[in-house]
Amino acid sequence: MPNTTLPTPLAQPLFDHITIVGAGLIGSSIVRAVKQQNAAKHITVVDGSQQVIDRVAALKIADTQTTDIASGVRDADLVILCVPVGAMGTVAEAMAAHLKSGAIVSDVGSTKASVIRQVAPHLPKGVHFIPAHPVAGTEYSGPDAGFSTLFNNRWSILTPTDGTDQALVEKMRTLWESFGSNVEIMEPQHHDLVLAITSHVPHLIAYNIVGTAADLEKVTQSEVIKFSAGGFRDFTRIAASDPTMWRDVFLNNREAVLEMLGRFNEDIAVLTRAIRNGDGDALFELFSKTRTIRRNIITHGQETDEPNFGRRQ
Ligand SMILES: NC(=O)c1ccc[n+]([C@@H]2O[C@H](COP(=O)([O-])OP(=O)(O)OC[C@H]3O[C@@H](n4cnc5c(N)ncnc54)[C@H](O)[C@@H]3O)[C@@H](O)[C@H]2O)c1
Ligand SMILES: O=C(O)C(=O)C[C@]1(C(=O)O)C=C[C@@H](O)C=C1
Repeated sequence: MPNTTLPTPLAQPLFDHITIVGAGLIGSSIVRAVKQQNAAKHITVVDGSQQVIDRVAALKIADTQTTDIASGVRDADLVILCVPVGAMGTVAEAMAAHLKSGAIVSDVGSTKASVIRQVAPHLPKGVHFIPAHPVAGTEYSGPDAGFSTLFNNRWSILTPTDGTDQALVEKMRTLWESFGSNVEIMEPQHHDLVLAITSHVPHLIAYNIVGTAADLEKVTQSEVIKFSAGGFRDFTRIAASDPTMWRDVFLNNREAVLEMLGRFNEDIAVLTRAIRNGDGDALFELFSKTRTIRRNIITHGQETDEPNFGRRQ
């Protein structure tokens, strides 16, 4: 059975007031985890969409909710930006003048260097910026898709910039650990390179393979659906991920994705040649190596062999 039990809730709240900007899958999961783990005395949700705010109110997951960013961030000790990475700069600019001195600003963006470039210039002196990225998600979006155990047994990466108050970095580590995450500190550029190959390029491959299959003249729609029980079905799950989020990821991690795509294209050319030449040994050698990698992930990593581990479906 997958372990979806969260750590023991905090004896004392870490923050008086947390504000989450963007109450989609990730934002609403944080709201739920904060409540469940007693991480804040008060939690506010800000979202640009009135429809989302109405839904958050109906779900009763936050203490207060508003579309007005100024009043939403005014009393917060911690503000976490959970909007698509392309919207981070606009949100930072809109909230900057209303932040409390001494507040921490964080985010959950899937890319880090670009988010830091967009957000940091807007933040007033006396506000601390500690970017973050929980490496956990699903193909679903919106406030109904969130759940409190999303980050449990998953990595969360912090990418603080030089000179950040270490005590505050440790406070953010404690917050993510209270959600069950394992926390790692990384340089933003290194994060972007690692995530390009482990997350961004795999999503591009999934979008591409599903698009190619759908375009094939000879493969009728019904055949694509009928025979999608195997490997292709796993690709369709990933290819169902939010188009806005992923458009922004590729526009904001361009260099690292292009570098990894270059490597990928070289390797696929080698595989293509092996198939054309009937080089079974080359194929067998690669497939054996990748099988070992998967088995190592299961033995030492945070995965289980169960499909959809840790996800609410
Ligand atoms: N989905 C994942 O698997 C995943 C995993 C880790 C990190 N992330 C990152 O988390 C962030 C949010 O992703 P999500 O999947 O929760 O998205 P989502 O689409 O579920 O939610 C985004 C929310 O942000 C709101 N929003 C958008 N622009 C806004 C603005 N300018 N002002 C206020 N609100 C605004 C939307 O109304 C929506 O409610 C992204 O930066 C993404 O890269 C996503
Ligand atoms: O499992 C999924 O659905 C995901 O795509 C999650 C996933 C990933 O690629 O691992 C996607 C984007 C994030 O920034 C972090 C996690």
